[in-house]
Amino acid sequence: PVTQSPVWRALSPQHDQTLFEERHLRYISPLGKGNFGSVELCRYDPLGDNTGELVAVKKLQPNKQSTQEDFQKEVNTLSVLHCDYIVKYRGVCYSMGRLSMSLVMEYLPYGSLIGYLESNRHNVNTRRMLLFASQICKGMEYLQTLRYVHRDLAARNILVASESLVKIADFGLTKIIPFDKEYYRVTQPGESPIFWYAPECINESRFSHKSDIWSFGIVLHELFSFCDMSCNPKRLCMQEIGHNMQSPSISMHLANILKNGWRLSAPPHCPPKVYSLMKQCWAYNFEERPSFTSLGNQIEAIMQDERENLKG
Ligand SMILES: N#CCCn1cc(-c2nc(Nc3ccc(C4CCNCC4)cc3)nc3c2CCN3)cn1
Repeated sequence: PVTQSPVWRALSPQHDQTLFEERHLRYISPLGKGNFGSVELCRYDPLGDNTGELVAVKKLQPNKQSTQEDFQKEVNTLSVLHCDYIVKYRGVCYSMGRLSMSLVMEYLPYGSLIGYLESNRHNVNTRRMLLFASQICKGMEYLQTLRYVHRDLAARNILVASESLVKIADFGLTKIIPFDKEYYRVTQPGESPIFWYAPECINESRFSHKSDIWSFGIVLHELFSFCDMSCNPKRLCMQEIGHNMQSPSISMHLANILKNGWRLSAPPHCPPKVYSLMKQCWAYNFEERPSFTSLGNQIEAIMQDERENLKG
């Protein structure tokens, strides 16, 4: 039937669930800032009776780093990802007035992992952190099957859907690895989160699944530090480098101390087996780093031990 044709669906918002009409998208409050844009809580309320659903809407904030083209790529990336551990794409909203587009996503009520762990540190135990870690691993394993490199895996970009479910978000820096290579070379690094970067990213702007593994190790460290500001990766690295550094040489100094074998120390009360996972992710030579599959299996094994210890 004509109403099922792609053109009809694209042109008639009420039939096509991926096109949101600006006039029904009611702003509620700010949710946060990601790469290239800000995220707001809105209610999509076509009936105008407050029965509409809550959605998270990301608007592009064009600046030197980000363009409409980057944002379109982020939308295209998210729209093809279907995984329980990746934030769901809902659609787009075109505002003709501003000739701009917004990305509409499912709203995750608990916010980012950072805020959640800071305000729930007393009732999040090792088992729950391992559960979150295994979910992030599964999300990254799925991303890898599609040849995507996230490039910004960090606790700030992990969202909490419920007490027992986290999802990977913010695909603003995500790149797809060309079919004939094992890595993606970035030209303009821009505002880089270098304290989450593997050495080859700092030195050669070389990004691969193995550099996402390094960042996963940093996320593990953030998780088991309850995202405590006092021991966040940037702060600990700067302490090691020395605060009196000026920006261009920070990445050079960071690359040096990593080359000399310095790594983040174990978070307080972190189980030794979990710290050993982090150290595996932080192998200087990217070929020695584990895969997300291997990490997932090791995390499940530690969870099993935790279960037995609890019974024991
Ligand atoms: N990733 C990334 C970086 C960009 N970013 C993404 C979101 C986002 N937040 C939520 N939900 C959300 C956020 C904050 C709170 C509270 C926390 C306490 N203080 C007040 C606010 C509550 C719920 N749901 C989303 C998204 C994207 C898709 N669905 C926010 N920032």
